[in-house]
Amino acid sequence: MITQEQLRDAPKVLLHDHLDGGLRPETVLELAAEIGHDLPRTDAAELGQWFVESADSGSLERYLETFDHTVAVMQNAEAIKRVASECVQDLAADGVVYAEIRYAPEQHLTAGLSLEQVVDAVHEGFEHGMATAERPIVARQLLTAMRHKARSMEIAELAVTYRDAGVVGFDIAGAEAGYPPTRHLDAFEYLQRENAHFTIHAGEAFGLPSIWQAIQWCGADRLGHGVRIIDDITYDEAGLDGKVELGRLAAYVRDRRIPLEMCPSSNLQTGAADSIAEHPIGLLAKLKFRVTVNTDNRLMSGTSMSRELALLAEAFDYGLLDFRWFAINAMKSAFVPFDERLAIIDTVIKPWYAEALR
Ligand SMILES: O=c1[nH]cnc2c1ncn2[C@@H]1O[C@H](CO)[C@@H](O)[C@H]1O
Ligand SMILES: [Zn+2]
Repeated sequence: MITQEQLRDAPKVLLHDHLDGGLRPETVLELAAEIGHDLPRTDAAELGQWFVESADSGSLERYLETFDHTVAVMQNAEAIKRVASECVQDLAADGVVYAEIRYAPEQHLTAGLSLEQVVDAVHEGFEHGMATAERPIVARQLLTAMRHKARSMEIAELAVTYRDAGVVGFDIAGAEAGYPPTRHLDAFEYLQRENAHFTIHAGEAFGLPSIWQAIQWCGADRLGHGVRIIDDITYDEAGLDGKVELGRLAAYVRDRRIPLEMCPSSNLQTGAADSIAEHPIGLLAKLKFRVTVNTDNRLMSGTSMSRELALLAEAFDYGLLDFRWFAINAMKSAFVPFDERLAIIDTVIKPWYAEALR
């Protein structure tokens, strides 16, 4: 059995975590007080509980409504810097050694900041967080465009402008049904011409067509969630040990080693999965898809990387070898340059596991 300490100490790699979904409840309270924003609760513990319960809605659309409050308190540079720094500190304290943290710059302009000022504020916050964290961590930004809005090209350009200043990729997020990735095809084509990296939230609240578009039309390097790829896999009800057949799309995703950024707890809340034990990650990992484990929104799910791993360990009987596989899968799939990925695998992840597995 793995202990809580081991779970926390194990070097973890996080590719899918929203900056505006990971604030400390106390920080939300303090920032809201500074700007006179009304919150549904006035006590930190109760507010944390409120976020989890409200996000526990069974629908992605209602889950996303809770972000109104976190986005509202992240409208000035000081607030954004603080949130960014605390995010990195919290991840490091949980044993995350490499993190790509995403947010939508276009959502932080209501008090007059420019897109560039938002990215700069996050950058400063991350630098501060890395310098003050209790353990070493590398934190990088992904810039998200909201899929129901029309600023994706602008945000893609912003990501390219800042590619050597802490931004390693691009993403689209928000309600999936009704807003297919091809709506933003110009942005994705631009990024490909620029040799830039991007991931797309797909196959979370909508099925295979969304995943197919993200990969075959848009050219996504990775899939945010991608849980519905399970719909292209046939397996007998007897469970994971029986005969399994992959459809063309599922086979493509596995053959090309397209990383799946899976977020188990978040999926339970939005209704994308019924329980951890029934979550497609079990079968997908078994079939050796390029599976990674992520938090999505730590505040809304009341979770952390070590908690997600603990839940999976309980449901699927995972141990250190599985966690090592998840960490290496994720590090291989990161958007930082290959030599930087390799350095973290060889000098941080592998040595820790070698020692722990002795
Ligand atoms: O799981 C998700 N699916 C789709 N969109 C999401 C998810 N989590 C957060 N966001 C959206 O991404 C924005 C930028 O971080 C958030 O404000 C939220 O609206
Ligand atoms: Zn997400």
